[in-house]
Amino acid sequence: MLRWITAGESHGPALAAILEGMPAGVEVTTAEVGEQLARRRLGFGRSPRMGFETDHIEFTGGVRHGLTQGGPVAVQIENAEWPKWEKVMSADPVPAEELEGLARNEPLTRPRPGHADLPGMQKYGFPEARPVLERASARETASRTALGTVARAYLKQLLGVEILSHVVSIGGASAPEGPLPVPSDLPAIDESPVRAFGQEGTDAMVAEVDAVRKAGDTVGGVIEVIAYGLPPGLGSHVHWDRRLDARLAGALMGVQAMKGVEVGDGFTTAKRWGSQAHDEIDRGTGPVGVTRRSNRAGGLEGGITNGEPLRVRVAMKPISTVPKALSTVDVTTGAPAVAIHQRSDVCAVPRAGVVLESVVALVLADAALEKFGGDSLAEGKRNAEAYLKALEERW
Ligand SMILES: Cc1cc2nc3c(=O)[nH]c(=O)nc-3n(C[C@H](O)[C@H](O)[C@H](O)COP(=O)(O)O)c2cc1C
Ligand SMILES: C=C(O[C@@H]1CC(C(=O)O)=C[C@@H](OP(=O)(O)O)[C@H]1O)C(=O)O
Repeated sequence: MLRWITAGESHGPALAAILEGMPAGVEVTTAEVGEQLARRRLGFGRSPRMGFETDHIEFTGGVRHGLTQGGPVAVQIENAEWPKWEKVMSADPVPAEELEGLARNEPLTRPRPGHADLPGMQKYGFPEARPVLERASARETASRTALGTVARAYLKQLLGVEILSHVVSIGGASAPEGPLPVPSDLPAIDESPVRAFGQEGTDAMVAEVDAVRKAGDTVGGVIEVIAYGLPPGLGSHVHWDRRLDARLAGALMGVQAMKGVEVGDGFTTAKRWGSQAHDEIDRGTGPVGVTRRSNRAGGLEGGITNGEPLRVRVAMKPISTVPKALSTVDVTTGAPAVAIHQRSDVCAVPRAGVVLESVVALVLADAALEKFGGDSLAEGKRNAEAYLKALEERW
């Protein structure tokens, strides 16, 4: 079983993360983690913070000489701004002139509709939102992205799996229809905001983000994550919590601001008649000697991978720190007020794709480990090869 856990505040000294259960012998470097973290910082509409965070990472356990050791993999990611935030985060009031343009040092008593501020204050008994937003913040997703890089490396080395994502829509603007992107279609990491969406033909979406920014507003969208190279047989139909679709949906909904998950054609399938909804099977050259005429199911039937590419779509809501401030109530006075506004993303959809890929990698790595086991990657590979050979012989 693979378990992952994260800790740390958005403006604290560092984030920490642990991945428990990873077999020994998986090759992974801090440079690979750094590449994924760099992708997560890109994207049109990102917050100013993404321009200067360096996401300096260190493996503090579980990896030696570029190989996992079988013990928990521990990662630490520094926050570049900690020396400045130390004052804001301290218990003692700090004179405003010492805050160097950071968040005001006054209590955050005007909760933002849509963020965790108000329910978090109510639940934990805090008089202001600082302790809530520090942990609710999607800064935490840097940790899951780091752990997801280890999971990706394992899946790639065990089975040759590749995971990517693309933006389907932002607000009312959609990407042009086209064939599913494959890994070789994706551009190298660069600073171009359009290319950071990971696909061509994104002008309408860029224009939407521009218009939203000019209007002092924020916007969400839909992202699709695709995993290539999965064998049939990950997950199980036998119990609700072993179904891979359920496990993916739970983990994806566990990412900040994600409000819907669709497996394959999901909601569109619900409108189709059965003859147009399923993926007919032919004898052929695909995995284990069969092919599908379509992949509407998104590679999952009965909560089990069926050998087709896995496809999941995720709906992200608009950022709740809206510059054109929303109405709220000041919890100290009860008087009407406008919600707190600090620097923030206008649209985090493109960079959220990297987080969602990482979460999918973690869930798939867990399912692969469950199926093929092994204390070392080599042992898992032997098991996977024997399973695939047996499937081929039978089919
Ligand atoms: C990559 C990413 C970046 C985000 N950036 C911001 C941001 O800059 N400002 C903000 O208010 N919310 C941002 N969010 C969303 C909030 O973290 C989220 O809405 C909040 O924690 C409340 O959780 P909920 O939306 O799931 O209810 C971001 C989410 C993701 C995935
Ligand atoms: C820091 C990250 O995203 C942050 C997510 C976030 C939120 O409220 O979720 C608010 C912003 O943080 P800050 O107020 O410090 O600028 C984003 O920048 C990150 O993704 O690394």
